[in-house]
Amino acid sequence: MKVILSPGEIRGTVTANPSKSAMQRAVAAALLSNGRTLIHNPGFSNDCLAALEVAENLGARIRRVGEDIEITSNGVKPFYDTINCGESGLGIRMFTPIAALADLAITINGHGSLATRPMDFFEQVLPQLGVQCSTNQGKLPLHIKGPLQPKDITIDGSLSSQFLTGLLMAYGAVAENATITVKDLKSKPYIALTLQLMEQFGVKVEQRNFEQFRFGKKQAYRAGEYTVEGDWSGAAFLLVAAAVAGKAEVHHLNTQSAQSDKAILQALEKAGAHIMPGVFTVIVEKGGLQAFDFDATDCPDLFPPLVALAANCNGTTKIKGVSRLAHKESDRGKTLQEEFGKMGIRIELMGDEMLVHGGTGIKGAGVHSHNDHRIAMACGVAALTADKPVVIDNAEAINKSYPEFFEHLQKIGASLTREEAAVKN
Ligand SMILES: O=C(O)C1=C[C@@H](OP(=O)(O)O)[C@@H](O)[C@H](O)C1
Ligand SMILES: C=C(OP(=O)(O)O)C(=O)O
Repeated sequence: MKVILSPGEIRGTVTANPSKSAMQRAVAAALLSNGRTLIHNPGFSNDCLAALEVAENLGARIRRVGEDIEITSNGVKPFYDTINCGESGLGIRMFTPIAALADLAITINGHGSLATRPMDFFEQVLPQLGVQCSTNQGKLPLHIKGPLQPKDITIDGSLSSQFLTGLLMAYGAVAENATITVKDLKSKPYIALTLQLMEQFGVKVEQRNFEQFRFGKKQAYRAGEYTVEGDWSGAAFLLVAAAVAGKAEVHHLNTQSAQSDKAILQALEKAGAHIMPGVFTVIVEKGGLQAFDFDATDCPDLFPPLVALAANCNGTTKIKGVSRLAHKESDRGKTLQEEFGKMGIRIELMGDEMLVHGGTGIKGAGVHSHNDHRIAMACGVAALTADKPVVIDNAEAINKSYPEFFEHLQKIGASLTREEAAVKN
């Protein structure tokens, strides 16, 4: 699908989409519980749908009850010897240790960008926990055979926090007097989100400085009701759209959330946007925007909306943490440089820093998402202040996290048309 977005002012109100980070974790916790969990405000992005399918294949019964999702489970009891995590990095890194709780040999696969993302962590770590594991030279598919036996272990957290999320979730179901020690953990707030969710499902982990995670007496996940929060990662694009092109009010955003990407508020403030945060609503209005410095090491998903913001700020914005982007859905530092370059915005990559030379004018152009949802959304926001329309190719990439994104942009006043790709016979 191509989306053609015309420049123009925006003004309006919209409700944030459900957080895929929270939804996928809740699905996993429901699978690990005994009994019936009701998930309110569920997400239906591709990553969330993949999580539901994985949970079903690992033994949960899932049905839609009105607006909610009901998950009934009796712990991990796989129905099949193969699971597919779609394109979700979190999905595969979280469900692999969970699937390893069973003693069945299981093949774990995925598609699209997930096929190119590193998985060698599992080959190094799972055998230490009694799980046989092999990969295709560090890539998919994974072959595992459990059962996982928790014990004291030390892991490297520098590539991604998602592996730790998976281990924590799996340990939560079976561990007794065991400690996970992590060196050089990145994306720490995502671990805070994992611990918060585990606690909501009845499993408490003692943590010290995000370096040690201690499990004491054996615990069990408790089925119950869970409401998925609005997604700060997706809403960041709407808030930036407001900051550069008008005004918007976004509902269902918890300013006390553990989600790392609520840090977009700090960046918007530094850039000079007007912000009116409530408890569950955020209003942002355009201001005279100036270049800013921001460290996105622990909130790497903010890079794309930050670049769309920085392109509209006078001066050179410095964003730290580029090395975190190499293994996302695309090599995002380079993709942003290439696609914003087509729109006349010069981006330099200097070691771990990105320099965005903003305020020079955004040009209408044809851009490509590289099958990366956050690149499609960043280009969509950049189009609002371009001199001519921007044509985004492969715009359906948004379905990974935020299928409603272009509708939401329209709802707050953006003018866009869609062109479906011709079907080949
Ligand atoms: O746990 C999560 O929900 C996520 C963790 C982050 O990954 P890293 O820990 O690899 O940075 C983030 O980029 C990803 O989109 C979602
Ligand atoms: C990198 C992302 O997700 P994941 O790693 O879960 O695929 C993302 O949503 O930007």
